Amino acid sequence: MTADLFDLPQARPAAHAPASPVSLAEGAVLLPALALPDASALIDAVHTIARVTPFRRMETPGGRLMSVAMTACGKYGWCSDRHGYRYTETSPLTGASWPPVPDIFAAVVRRATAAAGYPTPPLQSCLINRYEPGTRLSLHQDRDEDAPHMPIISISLGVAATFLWGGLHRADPTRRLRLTHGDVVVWGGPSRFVFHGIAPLARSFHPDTGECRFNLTFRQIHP
Ligand SMILES: O=C(O)CCC(=O)C(=O)O
Ligand SMILES: [Fe+2]
Repeated sequence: MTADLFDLPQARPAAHAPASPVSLAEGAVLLPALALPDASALIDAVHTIARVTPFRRMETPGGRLMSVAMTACGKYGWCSDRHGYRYTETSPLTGASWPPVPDIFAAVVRRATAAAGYPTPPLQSCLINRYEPGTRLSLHQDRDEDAPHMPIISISLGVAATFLWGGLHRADPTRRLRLTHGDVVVWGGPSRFVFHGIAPLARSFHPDTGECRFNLTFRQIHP
């Protein structure tokens, strides 16, 4: 008989234990609550950016209005209009350069890429999405960038959402994953072009964002 079993340290209560990374596919990982310690600072920075270059709903090339409102920071901001999807160096709304990527964004991205086993991409672009109840992002690939070797880093803030995670073909089956406040998803390598989206946001309340969800996505645009 050994006492070893009884000498093991007590397991920490689940609420305080750091949740382990969840592999979604080769090259793709969900890092639960990785951004939680910085969530308030991230949200403050989102509001600062939105005061400079406000959230707006853009038109798709097909002439439909996107339900999600967007803004951006970094050297390049993603834009959509009748002429297509592209990255611009100035905001079409203000005519000025996009605001710089705040240091707190860069710090969280560094932690996320390290945890996911990727190098940190140069932070050329951050797209900021604002979801209100009922808004959604239909299944799509992120393919407007010229640097496919770099992963996408996505930070969720506020109201929880259902992330649709598919495969490399539109018709592949999709998994539904709940993304909550502070969760980070990183996808690159063989998963860089996986189809993904956000199901219509359920009406709910988060103390830091009200009925909204914010999502930050970081991408390298040019090699
Ligand atoms: O909101 C999200 O979690 C995903 C955002 C996204 O896929 C995009 O902006 O391209
Ligand atoms: Fe996307």
